[in-house]
Amino acid sequence: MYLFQHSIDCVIHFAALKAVGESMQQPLLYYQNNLLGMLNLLEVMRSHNCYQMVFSSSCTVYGEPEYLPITETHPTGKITNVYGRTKYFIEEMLKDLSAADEKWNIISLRYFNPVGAHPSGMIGEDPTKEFTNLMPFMAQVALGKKPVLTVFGSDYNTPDGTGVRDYIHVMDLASGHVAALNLLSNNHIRLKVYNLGTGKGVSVKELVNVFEKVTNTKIPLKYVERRLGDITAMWADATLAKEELGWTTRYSVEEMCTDFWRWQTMNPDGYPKKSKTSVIVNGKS
Ligand SMILES: O=c1ccn([C@@H]2O[C@H](COP(=O)(O)OP(=O)(O)O[C@H]3O[C@H](CO)[C@H](O)[C@H](O)[C@H]3O)[C@@H](O)[C@H]2O)c(=O)[nH]1
Repeated sequence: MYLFQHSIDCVIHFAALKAVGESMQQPLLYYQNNLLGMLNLLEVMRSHNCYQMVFSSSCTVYGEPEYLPITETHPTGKITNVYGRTKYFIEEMLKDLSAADEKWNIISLRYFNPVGAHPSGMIGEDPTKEFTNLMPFMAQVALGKKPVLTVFGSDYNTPDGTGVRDYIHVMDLASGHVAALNLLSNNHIRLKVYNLGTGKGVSVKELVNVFEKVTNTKIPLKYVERRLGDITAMWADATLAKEELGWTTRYSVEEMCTDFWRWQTMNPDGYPKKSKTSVIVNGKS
């Protein structure tokens, strides 16, 4: 309907399910939502003559890294979870599509580990289901809503034994999308992939230390076995995004923690739940 009313130049496709554990228990839900959703969207775009897209992909397409930092030319596809496979299958689909029809102009952005919130404290992550990601869980512990942060593995081959990831502030992620849109609007590239990461690996322990320092809280830790399917360490080589998108990250790990904490303390229960509209008739509700 809206496509008839407005001329759409480009679609940014964010809509997907993304819980690794859930994807293993309900694979059909993930294939249905992520793959069929993408197929339907591409069909609708084509039928309305819109051939430009920015797609939210993930560093999960790389699987266990063969080398670090990871460049975009690192092999993809050796993935151990269903969620990651949906991202990988979509990337393959986009390759076939852009090879078959030169009208397509697509950028796939491989996010590393997005964290943080809008610096205003008014926009942040409000998961509707039980969540398992490190920063939101840690913030719940700091708020006293969970008793302890479980650290999955302390025997990894990393400097302090805990898993290492490339955490990226959501504001930097957002500016990566603006840069991608700019590139698409001025160039016909058919299909390109870019890593969006800081290029810096941070361990679980390091992130906890920074979080405690900037929020002036204490996070009780409990070390347990490694989590099934977790990789040891992963961080990006984001040189290509710098050279071709003119994009670099600006936010530090301290700011990621500060901004997430601001959002969390201003909205301890997430976004205000919608209240039922009350109708007032003659002064009575
Ligand atoms: O309670 C927790 C949660 C996490 N971790 C550790 O913290 C690190 C980060 O874990 P996350 O769950 O926050 O994120 P992942 O690295 O598992 O990220 C995966 O899930 C994300 C989706 O939420 C992205 O899709 C990403 O690409 C994909 O690799 C890992 O070493 C993990 O073992 C803990 O020690 N305790």
